[in-house]
Amino acid sequence: MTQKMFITNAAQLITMAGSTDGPATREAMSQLNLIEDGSLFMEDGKIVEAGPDKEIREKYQEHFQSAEQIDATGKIVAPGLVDPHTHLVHAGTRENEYAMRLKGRTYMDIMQAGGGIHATTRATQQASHEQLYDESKKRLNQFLLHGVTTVEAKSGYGLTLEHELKQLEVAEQLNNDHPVDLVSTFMGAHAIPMDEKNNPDKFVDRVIQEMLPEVADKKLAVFNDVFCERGVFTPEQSRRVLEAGKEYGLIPKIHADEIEPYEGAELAASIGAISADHLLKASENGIKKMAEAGVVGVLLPGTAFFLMAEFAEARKMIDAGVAVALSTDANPGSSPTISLPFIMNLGCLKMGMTPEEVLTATTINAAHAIGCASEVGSLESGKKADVTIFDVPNYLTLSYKYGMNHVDTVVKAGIPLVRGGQLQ
Ligand SMILES: N=CN[C@@H](CCC(=O)O)C(=O)O
Ligand SMILES: [Zn+2]
Repeated sequence: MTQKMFITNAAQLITMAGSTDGPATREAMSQLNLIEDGSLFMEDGKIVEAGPDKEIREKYQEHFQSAEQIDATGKIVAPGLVDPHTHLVHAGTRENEYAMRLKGRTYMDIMQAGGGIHATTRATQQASHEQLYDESKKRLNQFLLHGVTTVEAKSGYGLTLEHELKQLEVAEQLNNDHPVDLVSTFMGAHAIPMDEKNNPDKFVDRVIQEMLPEVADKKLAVFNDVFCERGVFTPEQSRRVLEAGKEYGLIPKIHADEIEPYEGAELAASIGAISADHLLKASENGIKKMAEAGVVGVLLPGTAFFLMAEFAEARKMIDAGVAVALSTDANPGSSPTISLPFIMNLGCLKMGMTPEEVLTATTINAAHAIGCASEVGSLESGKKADVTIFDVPNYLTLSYKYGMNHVDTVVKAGIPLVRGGQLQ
């Protein structure tokens, strides 16, 4: 039997239609393709059509009796949100470091002293597959409750073949078991292990010779990421890791220019990365090169907020033609949040983005940043029926009433998983 569903009477149906072939840039980032009093008809987990309520009811009236109906009167309906940069799979928390930073210690100084990423690496190495699975599943449920239906998830807290595989296998299992879609990224080059600090190139060799082939052989990742930062991996080492990944069919991503300007944006452009992420300190030239090369800029304002750093220059990037996406960067050290709607608020209030642009940045452009725009990111015929209904009368209210969860309903592949703000 086919499964049919209508979502009717939306005060605003935000389709985001029109940017599936390539990410939205410049003015296109403001195009929501919004339908007032809109409806959506879905069948077998796919969107059949989005349009004005009256038209959809007439066109598909024969299905009305046999379909489930969700009334969205007074609410807005949007594509399920996409989070294109998370460190979802990890063990433990680091609130102790938060307290240290509040007293003046810095993120990098804590990391160099063996905390930071190293602390989460120890906890993740010690955790069993089951423990990692349970902790990560809780976070994934929270993502869903906040309207997110697709999440990118990185490894990078294993730093040995065994533990990197464990993280990626947990992500794979969650992708199979949990309704939220996960897209995996290998990030063996997330930090140089403390005991190899004096020989970083040897560790880079191991990432390339030992880890990458296994990850690729087991088909555990789509992307390959590296933390290109002074004191972590140099641009040269980063290039080696990303070039090697390409040989195995892994698409490059890069943590670029987060703490210091380090020519990460330039590297992303020259290597053909699908995205460059962070970019707080990206240079003018790097921004220009990214725009020319079509690298999506994934901005993570939760990280700047939480590290009390300067925010990335989103306005400048959009005006220069970079396709911008937004993400939580969910991780236990620099951005312990799963609230993509809060990230939208920060995009508006701290990075000069408009309410329209932040919607583009968390739907279709986020989907482009992880290579799944043909399936998700907009409410267009043939795409997955991933839909979030927010209990606000217009999209402006989403970024106006900040710091609260407005999600009413989340439909994933045609199945309602959240109703009345509660997991079903
Ligand atoms: N900057 C590098 N990696 C993560 C943080 C990881 C951590 O602190 O545990 C990030 O994207 O912010
Ligand atoms: Zn990150």
